[in-house]
Amino acid sequence: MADRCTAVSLENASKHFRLRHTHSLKESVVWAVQGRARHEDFAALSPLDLEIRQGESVALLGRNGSGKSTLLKLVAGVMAPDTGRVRVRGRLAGLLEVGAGFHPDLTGRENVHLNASILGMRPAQVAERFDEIVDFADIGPFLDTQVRFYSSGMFLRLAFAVAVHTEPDVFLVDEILAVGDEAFRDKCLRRVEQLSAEGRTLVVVSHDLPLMERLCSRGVVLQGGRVVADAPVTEAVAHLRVTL
Ligand SMILES: Nc1ncnc2c1ncn2[C@@H]1O[C@H](COP(=O)(O)OP(=O)(O)OP(=O)(O)O)[C@@H](O)[C@H]1O
Repeated sequence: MADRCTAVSLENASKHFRLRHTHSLKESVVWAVQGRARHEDFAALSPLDLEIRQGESVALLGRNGSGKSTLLKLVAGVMAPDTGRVRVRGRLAGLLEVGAGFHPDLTGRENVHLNASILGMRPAQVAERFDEIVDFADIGPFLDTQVRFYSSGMFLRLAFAVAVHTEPDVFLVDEILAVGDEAFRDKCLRRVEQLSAEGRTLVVVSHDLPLMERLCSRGVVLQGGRVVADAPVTEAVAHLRVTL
């Protein structure tokens, strides 16, 4: 039951995808004549309940295809659940896909303004924090280049810099830090730890188990779209290692 201290709650939330077996009209007709199903419904997430309290740092763990990113996308609101509901209290920010929310024809500078306002910052706040964001991103002269010419690491730098400066209540991170170089990755991790120390809620997806143990206190293990363990992170990681 969600209460005042709940940051994220999923109640009976599920997500199905339709897997198509045919890719052309001709194939569809042939399969229909043969009486074969042209698609099947596949449960990426079976109905699940999950409550994350304010200030918790939660690792979503599991093998490839277990449903971690789908769950994170439901929390982020970029995907709607097929059943149930998902609620988030407070300001949400994070990184699910490198470059998502950036407009390719705009420069880095323009995208900082665009992205920060999408994430709920007022223009005066953006102006106040602009130099700090740019310092954090550290992309030098590329700030005034259209982001279509950015490398994936540069996208990450700018997107992460904006996201962490929006003072999110709930911060979501998918495997994404993988594309940054080592120095930037360390800087991001320190920043994520700082957000957590400030009492903000973290939900992180990664296969880097030592990193999950460093960043998170709770681990939720998914298997075939179901939660199979929800425990202190070291126990959850141990559970996952046995099943890998
Ligand atoms: N848009 C989609 N359409 C069809 N199937 C999808 C879609 N998105 C995800 N899936 C499927 O749902 C399942 C769960 O995917 P998800 O990306 O959530 O897994 P994951 O645990 O994050 O995996 P990984 O560790 O490989 O990133 C996978 O089988 C995937 O193929």
